[in-house]
Amino acid sequence: MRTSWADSVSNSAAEIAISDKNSLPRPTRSTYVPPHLRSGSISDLSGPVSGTNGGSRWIGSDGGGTKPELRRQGQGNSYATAGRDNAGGGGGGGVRNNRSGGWDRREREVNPFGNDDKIDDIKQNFSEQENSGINFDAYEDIPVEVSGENVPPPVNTFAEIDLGEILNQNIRRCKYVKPTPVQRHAIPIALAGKDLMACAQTGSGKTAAFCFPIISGIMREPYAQRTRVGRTVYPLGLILSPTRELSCQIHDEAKKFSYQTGVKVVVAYGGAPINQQLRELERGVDILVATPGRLVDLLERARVSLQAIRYLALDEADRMLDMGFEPQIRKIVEQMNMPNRGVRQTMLFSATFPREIQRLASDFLSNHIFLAVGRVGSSTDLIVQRVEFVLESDKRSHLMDLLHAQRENGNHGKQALTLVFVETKKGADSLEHWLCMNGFPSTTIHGDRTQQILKRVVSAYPCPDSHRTWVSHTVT
Ligand SMILES: Nc1ncnc2c1ncn2[C@@H]1O[C@H](COP(=O)(O)OP(=O)(O)OP(=O)(O)O)[C@@H](O)[C@H]1O
Repeated sequence: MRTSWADSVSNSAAEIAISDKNSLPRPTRSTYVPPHLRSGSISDLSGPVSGTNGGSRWIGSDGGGTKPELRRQGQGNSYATAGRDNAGGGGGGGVRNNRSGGWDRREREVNPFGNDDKIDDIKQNFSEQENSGINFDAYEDIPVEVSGENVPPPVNTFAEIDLGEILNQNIRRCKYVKPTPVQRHAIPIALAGKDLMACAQTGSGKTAAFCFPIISGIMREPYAQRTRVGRTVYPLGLILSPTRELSCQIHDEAKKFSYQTGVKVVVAYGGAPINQQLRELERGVDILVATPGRLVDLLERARVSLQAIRYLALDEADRMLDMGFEPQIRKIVEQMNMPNRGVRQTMLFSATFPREIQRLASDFLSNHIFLAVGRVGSSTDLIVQRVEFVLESDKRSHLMDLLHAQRENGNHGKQALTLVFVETKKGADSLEHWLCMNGFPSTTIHGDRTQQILKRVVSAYPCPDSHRTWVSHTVT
């Protein structure tokens, strides 16, 4: 049985999972820092350290020479690793770094929790729904199907999963009390090093289900070092997602989960200038969250290499195929030097399981476990769907009736929020104007709005006094 990455690389630095046919210079033993020296600073390291790049934690020369030089991040901070069993149950949580670990010394890691950082102050008796609106009661009866060889048992609490103290603190900071069904099953499977095909609806907590094992795996790898050759970076984990919105959402969550772990997460997506993303990548990346098109661009510019990838997660794979990304995904996974399946660990998440996804699963996964949470392809039971046929000429007055009814009735004591989909951008702008004129503050989401405005609109959504109605011309 294949075990975790941590286990598979534990014997030798030379076993770092970079395929032989590829030319990435291998880390040499001389940069390995034995546990008793790990609390020292970078300057304590002996071996091939030839400078600290102006205070940066990259080790090696500045790459100004003609020959690209392997730059590697030293692990000059405390980095305790401990064995663990493969079912994700026992063993000690590895700690990759101390508080500043993994970050450029000039850069302070921004606290993604804002002022809500003090875990001591976090009351453990808050309502479970406070954070997310997840209704855990509704999850109790949810059907779960799991198949495959040696399936690790699900867990009921986060405490049963050996994620290490720092990750556990971040879980508490996120105010997650207990794992959602997909997390209960998927996290032990992934921590056991197994490939996973998971079918789960959107909003079911998938992000944590694949992020926790990836972050924890990277933290546990004694030889996993952040690598850069010239201007090419070599992430260890790759998360592919269909849209910039979802990528940003995953990035935001992953930054919370990886806070103070030393694991650095960077996002790259299309529809935004590439330069800022390039600069961010150059500062170092352990986990790259990316949309397929932008990643292909970065690979073709040789700014990212996939040779060192140990963990690959595809989120909303069915949506990526619906959006026509299959050629890019296949190029990324099959033609760009990524370690083969069975060498890397792959997790494929999809709400539906049509033939195209089954094909992708059989091409990308190795001896995988299949997990289905809820009825695959169905909409959630928490949403009531009602179809009403309305004449074109009556649409606006009908919408107005619905909005008035909603305003009067409220929604479980709260003012309701509304999302209206229309066919065109022009139609969205026109409806927004009309709604505002009629006393319903609204805003639009469509491709002509800049990323910055969209982000403002999206973050304003839960705010009670801002726009109550969104008008969108596409489902994103
Ligand atoms: N165990 C948990 N306890 C409480 N809240 C949680 C838990 N897991 C996830 N959440 C929250 O639930 C919400 C939905 O989770 P998440 O975004 O991971 O779902 P998802 O399935 O990835 O959805 P999407 O398909 O939109 O990415 C988020 O606000 C997240 O912070």
